[in-house]
Order: sequence, then structure tokens, then C-alpha cells
Amino acid sequence: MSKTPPVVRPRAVLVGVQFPSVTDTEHAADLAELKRLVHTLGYDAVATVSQRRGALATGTVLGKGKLKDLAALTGGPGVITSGARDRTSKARAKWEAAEEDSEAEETSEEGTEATDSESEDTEAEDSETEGTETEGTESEDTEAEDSETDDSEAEDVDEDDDASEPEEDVSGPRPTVVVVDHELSPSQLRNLEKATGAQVMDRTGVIVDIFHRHARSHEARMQVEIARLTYLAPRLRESSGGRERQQGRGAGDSAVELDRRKIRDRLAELRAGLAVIQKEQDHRRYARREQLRVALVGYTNAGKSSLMRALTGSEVLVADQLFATLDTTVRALHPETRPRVLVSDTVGFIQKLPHDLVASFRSTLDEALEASLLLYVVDASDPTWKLQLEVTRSVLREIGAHTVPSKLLLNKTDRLDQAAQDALRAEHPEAVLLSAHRPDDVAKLRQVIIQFFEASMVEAHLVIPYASQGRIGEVYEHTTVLNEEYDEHGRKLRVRGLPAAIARLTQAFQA
Ligand SMILES: Nc1nc2c(ncn2[C@@H]2O[C@H](COP(=O)(O)OP(=O)(O)OP(=O)(O)O)[C@@H](O)[C@H]2O)c(=O)[nH]1
Ligand SMILES: [Mg+2]
Repeated sequence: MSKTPPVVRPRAVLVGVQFPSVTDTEHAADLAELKRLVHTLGYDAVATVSQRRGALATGTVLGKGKLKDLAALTGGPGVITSGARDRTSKARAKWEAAEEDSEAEETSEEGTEATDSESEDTEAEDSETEGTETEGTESEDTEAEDSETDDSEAEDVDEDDDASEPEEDVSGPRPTVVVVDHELSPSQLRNLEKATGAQVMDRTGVIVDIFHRHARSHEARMQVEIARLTYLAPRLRESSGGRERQQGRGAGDSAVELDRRKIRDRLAELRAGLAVIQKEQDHRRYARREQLRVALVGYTNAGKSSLMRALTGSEVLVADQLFATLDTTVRALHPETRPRVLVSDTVGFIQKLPHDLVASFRSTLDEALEASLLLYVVDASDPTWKLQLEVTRSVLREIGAHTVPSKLLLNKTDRLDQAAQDALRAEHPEAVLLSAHRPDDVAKLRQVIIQFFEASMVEAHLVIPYASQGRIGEVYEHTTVLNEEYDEHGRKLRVRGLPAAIARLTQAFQA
């Protein structure tokens, strides 16, 4: 890199393992996404180490040769002397053999990731081995090794500490962080740290950290803290215990036990606090239940907040970052309609989003569940948008929101040429093609939303007794008043609105 940025950003190496079930395109997209995540966190990803494997190596994620390559970049010893070693099954060894041969080419620097070309070379073997290696056997195999490793890890850790302390002479701007595109076990994290001499993070850790930095509201902060503590708790034994031993205090386990208890208490406290906030929100949502509500949902960075701004004139944060939005915002369509239509902006989804993290964003999910219309926003200029849409759909399916009527919004079409747009239109005639940056498109979307609600509205007559005239605003808020007449009973209105709203208003004014 010839340009020197004014602020020195830590440099990172990305590590990705390509499993047999993952295509080359998907793997490349995964790594590109990890690069963006890492960038959002404030690091520059300067190199990528990628390897095809049936599963993560139990001890160190990568095979021996690859680990050396990685360590060469970070200045670590490249080995852990004993303990958590990866025992490779024959089938896996065969599949990986081609990989180890061409290893040198696959370690790439400065963004010239060689993953693609390498993958093409070995494509034939790839598809061949896919059949011979059943995933079931592979994962059982791995699990057994994992628990074995975990059982003996306390001793291993001690030995490792003595034998392979990384040298401190990291000359030049060596990458100081290694980011692995998979969720790692505590022992894998520690082993990799020993072998590379760098700080090691896994994908979940990166996401949790971004959430932590971007959380603004009290609620989002609490949700993130729950996710963070849940993520950290199982990792405490290794890291905290290890540190204690390194410092020669020797009271590792009891200290960790104490930490664990503290975490449990804090989690209970947070959950109780969150429950209170969420109850208030439930009330607010209950009050909004008869209103017309749409929710913008979708992959992170798809353009949800941009559409929210354009549709409602609100000032929600728009940023070319992953997980810019962590709070659910609700605003009325602007200029206002009668009845009002409320639009909600929600937190984005991402592949391999840890379950706890999803669960902690309950209010976003509730917002989606209770909307009458879900707008699935995708970045149609991203080649992997279909995969991203599937991620969104599967999370929403899990919480039962798939039954909510929805529309597909293919956003960022300003980045596509005419031919690409025509192809999209032909393939997805039901979708709305648009750009959040084009006011005409936003106006069209607004019409689509209004028409959706129009279609589910019914006409009815309401009689408002003269004694209740003070509450006439309620009628105007929830319905479109088509006609007004007066007689001896009161004001007679012909209205159009959602069946639920009309039923409630009819009852309310029946005195
Ligand atoms: N070219 C183009 N860029 C867009 C469009 N819509 C959004 N963007 C850009 O895409 C980036 C992400 O937009 P956001 O609206 O913040 O995306 P989001 O879906 O809210 O993302 P998260 O909050 O992170 O989940 C920003 O840089 C936007 O300016 C569009 O239609 N065309
Ligand atoms: Mg957003």
C-alpha cells in the first residue's frame, strides 16, 4: 500500500475455510463481506488466507502448511507445540490434498485474493469429493475431536504457554489481527493466537463488536450487552483462566467462576430491564395496532434507512457501513395520508448471524411480525442478493413473519444498466424495481404502499352522537372520511378503513 492514511488503522488478515458444500462464488462473497465487516470495525484487511477443508481443523482451524503461511504474515511461530492438534480423517485428507499442494498461491496479499483462481484449478476434484464425503460423518467426527480437545485443554494451554510464546519482533506494519470467517471454539481462538502471535477474532466476535459500537438507544445497548455477555461467557474459561496462569496467580478457575456468576447476574438484570422497556413498547404497539403499518426489512446495507428517509422525510442514519441501524424507528409516511401509514426501519440481517444476536433484537422482529406489509429490501446491484434475501426470509420464517403479506423491493437499480434491469423485471415481475436515490421511484413505491392498504379497506357508515363530537378526531385518524351528513342522531359519516379499525370505531360510538 503506497498511500499512508492519516489515522493508522490496524491491519488484519482474513481467514476463510471453504467447506465442500460452499461454492467458489459463495466463498468469495463470504470473504468480501467479512472484509467489509472488518472495515466497519476500523481495521484494514490486507491479506486473505483461504483453504478448502471438510471442516475446521479442530485445533487451529487451518492445516499445518496454511497455518505457517498465516503466521508468516503476522510474525508468529506458525505452530503450537502440542495438544489440540487436528486429526484428519482419510476422506478429508484426500479432499484437502490438492489444497496443500497449491498452498503457496492461495495466500494472497493486498486484496489480490487468489481464492478464485485456485478454486478453479481444483474444481473437478471439488465436485468429485463432494459425493464421497458425507457431511454427517464429518461433523460427528469433528465433534468428538472437539470435546476431546476441550477436556484436556487446561494442561495443553500451560505447555503451550512455555513452548511457543510468539516472538515480539514484529517489524514493519505487520497485520496484528487475524479474523476468521467462522465461529471458533475457545481453544481454537487461543491456539490460533499462539501460532500467529496476533489477536484473533471470529466472525461472531466482529459482529458483536460492531453492534456494540453502533448501539445508540438504551434498549439497543441493553440488547447488545446481552448478546455480548452471552458470547463471552463460554469463552471466559479459556482466556481469563489462561491469563491468570500466565500471570502466575494460579487461582484461575475460581476467578472465572466468579466472573461467570457476575455475568449471570448481569444478564438477569439486563433481561429484567429489557422486559420493562419491551412492555412499554408492547403498549405502544398495541395502541398502533389499528394503524396501517409497513416494515422495511432486509440484509444489512440494502438501503432500508435510505428508503425510510425518502418515504417519511425522517432523519434516520444512512451510512455505507454494515449494521448502521440498530434501533427500530417508526415514522408516518410523508406527506401524510388519511389514515396515516406508519413505516418502520429495522436492524439488518446478515449471514451466519448468531442466534442469540437475533433473539436480542426482539423489538425489530416484533415490529416485522405486527406490520400488515413487509417490504423486503435487497441491494439488487449486489451479485449475491438472492442469497441475502434468503437469509432475511429464513430469519423471518423462524419467527413466523413469513405469513405477513410482503413485497420485494429491488433497490439500487441506478447502479444497473438497462439490460440488467430488464432481466430483473422479467425474472421478478412481482417486484418493485427502484432506487432510493430517485424521487420518482420513491413516489411510485409510496403509491404501491397506499394501494396495498386501499385494497384491504372496506366502506362503512358511522354515526357519531352529538355528545361524542369531541372524539371525532379518532375517526379521521383511522379512516378516510368520504362523506358527512347531519341528522337528529348526530353526524353520519361514510368512511373507508381497515375492518378492525371500523369495528372498533363502530363499537366506540355506539352509545
Ligand atoms: N446507488 C445507490 N446507493 C444506495 C441506494 N440506497 C441506499 N444506498 C446506499 O447504500 C448504503 C447503505 O444504505 P442504508 O440505507 O444505510 O442501508 P440499510 O439497509 O439501512 O443498512 P443497515 O442499517 O446497515 O442495515 C448507503 O451508502 C446508501 O447511500 C440506492 O438506491 N442506490
Ligand atoms: Mg439502516
